[in-house]
Amino acid sequence: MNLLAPVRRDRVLAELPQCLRKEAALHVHKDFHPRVTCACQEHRTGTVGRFKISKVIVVGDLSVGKTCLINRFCKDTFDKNYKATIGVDFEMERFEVLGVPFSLQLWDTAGQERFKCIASTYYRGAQAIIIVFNLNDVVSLEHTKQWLADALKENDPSSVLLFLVGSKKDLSTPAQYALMEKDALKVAQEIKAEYWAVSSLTGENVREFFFRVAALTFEANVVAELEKSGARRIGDVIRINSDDSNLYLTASRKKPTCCP
Ligand SMILES: Nc1nc2c(ncn2[C@@H]2O[C@H](COP(=O)(O)OP(=O)(O)OP(=O)(O)O)[C@@H](O)[C@H]2O)c(=O)[nH]1
Repeated sequence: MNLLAPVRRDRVLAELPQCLRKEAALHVHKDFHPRVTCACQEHRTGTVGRFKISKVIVVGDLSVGKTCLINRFCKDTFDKNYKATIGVDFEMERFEVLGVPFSLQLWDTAGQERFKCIASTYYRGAQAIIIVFNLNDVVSLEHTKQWLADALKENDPSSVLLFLVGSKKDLSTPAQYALMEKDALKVAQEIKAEYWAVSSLTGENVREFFFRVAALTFEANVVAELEKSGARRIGDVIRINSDDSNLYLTASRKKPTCCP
């Protein structure tokens, strides 16, 4: 008996969502890697699609808008009143990527100093880290490096995907935004994160952003499954590069039938 509700029709991804800015993207390829597509077609995604739930943590200064960001995407709501997150909270989001069910567990953590030590105990095991700052507060951008350092103490820096998200875009004028974006892109490049700018009030880029998180996390999971199952057995080399070809399988001797 399947106790899970079907995936919502607006959570179905048939194509790779594109990055916001090419200068600070995890990769800029237009489509999912052909081998990932192929593995999905041939139902060779291992635990992805069956048991796998990917953990995503959302960190950043108090009141930058972490809860609102998650609520805009998961519940399509926006609360203008600030209620501090105490410790942590989480939402589950189910997607279907290339025909494969895929779930994200979105962990909303507290930005307030006094709740931080509770929140940090939930950082472990993240596959993606979303670091949020307020586009109208440069100090919150400066603090992102410390938030990242804390989150990475509990996670493997080589396998986790990083996203730097500027919030409250509706509050900046185009000129203010352009200035802040320059600084944010620099930080994103430095920490090797993908940059996004969103507004939870208007909804601008919120859906696009989470679809990108889901797609890239899914892709990384399938790559890891392929690496685990096939590659070692046949002696192929599969690597996840940290450069532009990030997440892409390289040098494979034996290719599955439908792969180019
Ligand atoms: N104008 C505008 N206000 C926003 C936006 N996102 C959040 N806010 C407001 O900013 C305040 C803080 O938002 P939260 O989402 O609670 O912030 P948080 O980062 O979760 O805060 P902590 O739980 O303390 O870590 C609230 O009053 C929100 O209404 C946005 O996109 N635009």
